[in-house]
Amino acid sequence: MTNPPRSELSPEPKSSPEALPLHAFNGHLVLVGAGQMGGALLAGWLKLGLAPQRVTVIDPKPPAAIRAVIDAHGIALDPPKPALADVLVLAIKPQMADEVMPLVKHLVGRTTVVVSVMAGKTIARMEQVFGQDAAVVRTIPNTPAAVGRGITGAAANRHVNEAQRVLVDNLLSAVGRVEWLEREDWIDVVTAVSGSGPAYVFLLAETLARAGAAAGLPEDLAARLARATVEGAGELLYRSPAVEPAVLRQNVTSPNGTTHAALQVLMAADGIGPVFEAAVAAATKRSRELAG
Ligand SMILES: NC(=O)C1=CN([C@@H]2O[C@H](COP(=O)(O)OP(=O)(O)OC[C@H]3O[C@@H](n4cnc5c(N)ncnc54)[C@H](O)[C@@H]3O)[C@@H](O)[C@H]2O)C=CC1
Ligand SMILES: O=C(O)[C@@H]1CCC=N1
Repeated sequence: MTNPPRSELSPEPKSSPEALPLHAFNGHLVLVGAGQMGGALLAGWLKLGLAPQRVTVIDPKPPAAIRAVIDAHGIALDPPKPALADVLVLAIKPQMADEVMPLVKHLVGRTTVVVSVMAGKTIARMEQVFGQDAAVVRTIPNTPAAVGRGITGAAANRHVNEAQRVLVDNLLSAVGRVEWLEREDWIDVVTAVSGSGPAYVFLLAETLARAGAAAGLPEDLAARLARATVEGAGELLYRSPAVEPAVLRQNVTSPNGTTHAALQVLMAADGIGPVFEAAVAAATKRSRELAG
């Protein structure tokens, strides 16, 4: 049972974000909500050369770390009269959307593309607010965007033209990979799998640490072991793009060894398979509820 030889590991993601022409963007990007997700996007755009004077942020109370980025780059924050947006990114909580969207509607013109990262909020709902012919892209990123390793599912309405689609692709690719979806309704499941997914992985690190402590290790040692294991396994998966996760799993599993014993529990009929199906179903259902 062996891991892929080091020479077969990929040192880089397939597409290099450095190649994205964000420095060439000469329009106006308005970011509404610069919290976890909006802030991660903003940091990614700036890192790839988006000119700070091209950006306006609307947020009454961005977190301190993001406020520092905004101030350091001299980005306009809550100006009294922002200019019309070429790209309007909505990164507020879905529960606030109905209150906030009408307040920024005047920034949306004939050539604006509206990009939502909000869970649940449908394209139809955004068309109601911004106009039936508004160009809208509904997306769902995830928090590894903060380290340029996110993945975003995106669905566009028929008013999004090719140039807007390329621009949005570049903006989203600044923080990781992008999957364009044929069907908007897949987004609720995408939200459940990759949008919320990092939480499941962090929970795994927490749970594995607790299990190690319960089996007799000092808590801090168990926490370090679990954390390094999740970090390392993620990196191995990342750098083995041609190897299926199941093969990486089999590489750990000696016949009748310790991993085999653990996997018999985890992969039993009442193991994590059904638990994950139920979790993804619950998150999908919640995403659909947030549409309302
Ligand atoms: N956190 C995550 O893992 C992911 C979040 N999302 C979506 O991203 C959106 C934002 O979520 P987070 O960044 O986690 O939330 P957050 O709470 O970190 O950020 C929301 C931001 O909106 C700001 N805000 C509040 N009122 C506002 C107003 N009237 N105008 C402008 N900004 C206002 C807040 O000050 C805050 O900075 C949500 O719709 C969520 O569904 C999508 C994928 C993953
Ligand atoms: O929990 C949420 O609703 C947001 C959407 C995906 C991740 N966080």
